[in-house]
Parts: sequence; C-alpha cells; structure tokens
Amino acid sequence: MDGLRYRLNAVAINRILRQGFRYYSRKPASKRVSNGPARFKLQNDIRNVQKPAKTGNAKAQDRGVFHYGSFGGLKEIGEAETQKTAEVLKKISDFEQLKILPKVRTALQQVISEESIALDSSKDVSSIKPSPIQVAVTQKIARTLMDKQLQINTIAAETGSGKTIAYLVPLLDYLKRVEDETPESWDLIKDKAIVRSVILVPTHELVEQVYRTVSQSAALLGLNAFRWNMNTSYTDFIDAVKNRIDVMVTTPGKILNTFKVRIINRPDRLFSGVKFVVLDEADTLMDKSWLEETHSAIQTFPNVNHLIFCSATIPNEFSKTMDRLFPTRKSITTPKLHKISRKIDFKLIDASLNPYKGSKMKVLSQILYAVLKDGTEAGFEKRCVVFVNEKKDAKKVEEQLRSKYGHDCISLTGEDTVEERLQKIDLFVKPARPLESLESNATVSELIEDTAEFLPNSNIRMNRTKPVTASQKKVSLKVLVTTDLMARGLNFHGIRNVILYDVPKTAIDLVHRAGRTGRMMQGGRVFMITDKKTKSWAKAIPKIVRSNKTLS
Ligand SMILES: Nc1ncnc2c1ncn2[C@@H]1O[C@H](COP(=O)(O)OP(=O)(O)OP(=O)(O)O)[C@@H](O)[C@H]1O
Repeated sequence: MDGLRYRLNAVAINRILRQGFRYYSRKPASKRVSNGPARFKLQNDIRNVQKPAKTGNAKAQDRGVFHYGSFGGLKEIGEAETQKTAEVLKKISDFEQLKILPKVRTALQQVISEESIALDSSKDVSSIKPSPIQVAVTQKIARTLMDKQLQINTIAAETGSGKTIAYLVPLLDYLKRVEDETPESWDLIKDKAIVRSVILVPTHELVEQVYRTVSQSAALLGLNAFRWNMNTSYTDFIDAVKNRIDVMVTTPGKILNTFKVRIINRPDRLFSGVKFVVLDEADTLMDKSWLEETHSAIQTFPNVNHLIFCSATIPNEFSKTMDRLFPTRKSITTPKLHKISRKIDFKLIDASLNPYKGSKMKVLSQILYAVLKDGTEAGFEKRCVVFVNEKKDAKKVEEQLRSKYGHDCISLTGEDTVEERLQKIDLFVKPARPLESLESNATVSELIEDTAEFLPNSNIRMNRTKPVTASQKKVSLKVLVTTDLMARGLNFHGIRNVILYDVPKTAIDLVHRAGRTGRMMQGGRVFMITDKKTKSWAKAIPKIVRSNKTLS
C-alpha cells in the first residue's frame, strides 16, 4: 500500500471525522438533536415504517413479520410449521440422542471439530452439540430413512446454521445402514460401477466447499467421495465410478453433460444406483434461470428414495414452483428462518448527510478505515466483504478503493473464470492468517494517528473494548468487492465485517449477504450504506434485527 497516500488520507479522514460533528452543531437549533443526527433520523424512519399506514404491512408487523421491499419476497412461514421443530428441540440437544449410527455420529462430530468457526481446537469432540436444524432433520428423516418409497423433504434454516451437516447426517447414515443392515443388497452393489448419492450445488465454489466437508466425513467412514468441477475430466469420472462413487458433489450441468459425450457409456446405468439426492441452495437451483437444467438433472436418477431440497431462504417463487412440481413434499423449518442473527450488529450510514455529501465511496472508505482501526482481531489479518448490486460496479469500487484510498482490495464477478474466482476467495474462506506468518505485514495503522472511534452522521460507534497496544497497531485489511454471486452458501471463515455498499433489492438478497458473517451464532457486523433514494423499509433494518423480527 502506498504509505504516503495513506498517511494523507488518514489526516483527511481524521479531519472529516472531527468536522462531521462540528459541522452539525452549526445547523439551526431546530434541527439539532442531542443523540446525533443519524440516530435521530433513523428513529424517525423507524417510526414512519411502524405507522399503520399500509395496512398489510402493519398486520404483518403485528405478527412479528417485517415486509422488506416491493419485490416478491420471502414466504411467510406459519407458526404451526416451525412449532413442530421447536417441540423437537425442547427434547433433544445432544448428538447421542439422535437416531444415527454411532460411527456416523463420531465421524461428523470429528469433522465439525476440525472445520467449525464456532469451536476452539481444545474442544472435546464428543461434547459437540448438534445445531437446531441438525436435530430437526435427523429426527424427522430417521423415522422413514430406510423406507423404499420416494420421500421428498425441504430443509430451511437461517444462514450459517450448519445445514451441510444437517443433510449429511441422514445421507451418510443411509449409505452406512445399507452396508450394515441389508447385506444382500450391499453384496449386489458394492463392486458395481455406480453412483449411490449426489449433492447438487449451483456453483463450482460450492462444489469445492461442500466436497471438503463430504470428503473428510467419507474418509472417516470408508466411503468413496468424488467431486466433479471444472477441472475434472470425463476420464477422472470414469476411473472413479469404476470403484463405486458413494457421494458425488457436482452441478446439474455436469450431470447432464454425461449424456452428451460418447466417452461415457450408458450414463443412465451409472446413475441408476442413485438413491439419495440433495439440492443445496435449492432456491437458486429451482429459480427460473436454472429450473429446466436442475429438473432434467433430477430426472436422470430414476430410482431415488430421498430427495432433499436445502436452502436458507424460501422465496415465494420457490414455494410456488415446489407446490407445482413436488406437491407431496414435507418441510422442515427452524423458528429463526428469515431472521438476521441477533448476534449481528447491523449498522446504517447515510451517505446523503454531511460530511459525505452523497458519496457512498467516501462512506465505504471510512468504514474500512474504522474497521482497520477498531482494535479487534488483534494479531490476525482482517478481512472484509463488500457487496454491490451490479457487477459493473464491483470493478469500479475496487479501483477507487485502491487508487484513491490505498486499500488492499480485489473484486470478483461472474466475468472472472472459475479458477480466478476460487483463487480470489481463498483468503476469505480459510481461517484468518496470523500477521506474524505474513512475509510483509501491511503496517498501515503504524502510519496513521490513533483517533478514529466513530463515523460521523451514522449510528456507528466502533466499540473499542481495550486500548490499542503497540502490537495491535500492526494491522492489515483485505477487502473483497463482489456481487450476489458470492452471497449464497459460501462459508466465509470468521469474516467479522460485511458491507452492503448498495441496499439489497430484496429481503432474499439481504438475508444471504448479511449471512456471510455472524455464522453459527458468532458475532459480526453488517454496515449498510443508504442514501437519499433509499426507502424507509431498508432504513428500519437495524431495529428489525434487534427486535428479532422475521423478514418477508
Ligand atoms: N453442530 C455444530 N457445532 C458447531 N459448528 C458447526 C456445527 N455444525 C456445523 N458447524 C459449522 O458451522 C459453519 C456453517 O455451516 P454451513 O456452511 O453448513 O452453514 P449453512 O447453514 O449451510 O449456511 P448457508 O445458509 O450460508 O449456506 C461451518 O463452519 C460448520 O463447520
């Protein structure tokens, strides 16, 4: 980073930080408010939103539901539906109480202990507890796990609630029970060239992420896992399937491609052994743009027993599609579905107020500066994800952050190749790197004065719990600017700050983007930048999060 430029910016920023409040105090007395302008404005906005002017919305609010935006949003889930899950959760809180094979339980606890962001390495593996969705799914599906007829379930739970393990429990339990409890069937298939189960996801990033969890669990259980992504050749697949693939992770497109090439002989036979199919990020996979491909891919598995649709949101459109195509499905939903975790500190900054003068870019650079300086994540490289609505803006924002403000920044959109995308997200999906391990520590804060504690004209006070020590002054911040493409399903590892540069257009986008932090009940901060055009329903979100309201 260009030190001099940064130093100049820092001086400017500090001046702006101080001037923000001075400027405000020069305003006419009638407009002065002791709590600070933005807070006042925010409360006004909330009051406006809560006025029962729009009767539909007011009624929804009475039920604890907040209608965000004017586009077709999230389905309102009836209390009766989540009540069933709540009842199960009252009775069960341990893995030991779940009806699964002990070896599957131990393997999955082991995997959770190795990959979870919510546990420290000293944690005793056997004391790891299942998350609510893991309890609900296991108990519900276990009852009919080995039944022969087709069973269709939708699983829906909030972002970062452990849904991958939730569907892996019945899947792996099923595969191992076939081996252990039906030796005649197992003898017939164990040496056959077949695929036994498939997990479908929309992107190659997710193929990689889900495969990591699947391959770890499969190795512990003596199962063969295989991922088919952009680098996998048809010969790789043929070699793997010869030895039986127990779990395959791929995209619907890859499944359909097997029917288009000569090199794969009779793919219908290879897929005739598929008994268990999971669609992860099902609302995306069943979206208009994917539906045809996804549906055709499912149809290539004629003997499937379990079909699971898993997602963090149930958009109205998805629900209608499912009613049409799979009317007999059963739903498993958690009470917190469509809520933003209360562990997330949701902050608003209004770019239309001084000193930003309408510049969202200025706001963004100041948030990044404040994040850099807040004294958290001491000794580790900080990482921050910025979401924009349009892909054309990702590059623009990146360039400005780099050239004008000297931030260490990359942008990622669908225009990058899959390899580039995987490379760019690598730093963000892995645990934060200790600063000592980095060759050249970016010692940005050593160049700047230690003064910034709040952002002007916002409801933001950067909570610095301890004084910043000399070692904490060594800081480094990596910034990823991206679009909704990276908002679904990706388990950004321990990312504590997400910035919504643009106000998300729908509640669906809002829930997914905010959900890249605060995963598995860990803390996190979401900063949303608003401006003159931003509707009052968006400005009400911090209050909605604090009061634990459901979004629709
Ligand atoms: N029982 C558990 N205890 C603690 N951590 C867990 C548990 N189960 C899963 N995790 C961890 O929680 C994190 C989030 O899990 P996962 O990615 O499956 O969430 P998700 O619900 O699929 O999120 P999204 O909706 O964003 O796709 C992972 O780091 C995972 O290792």
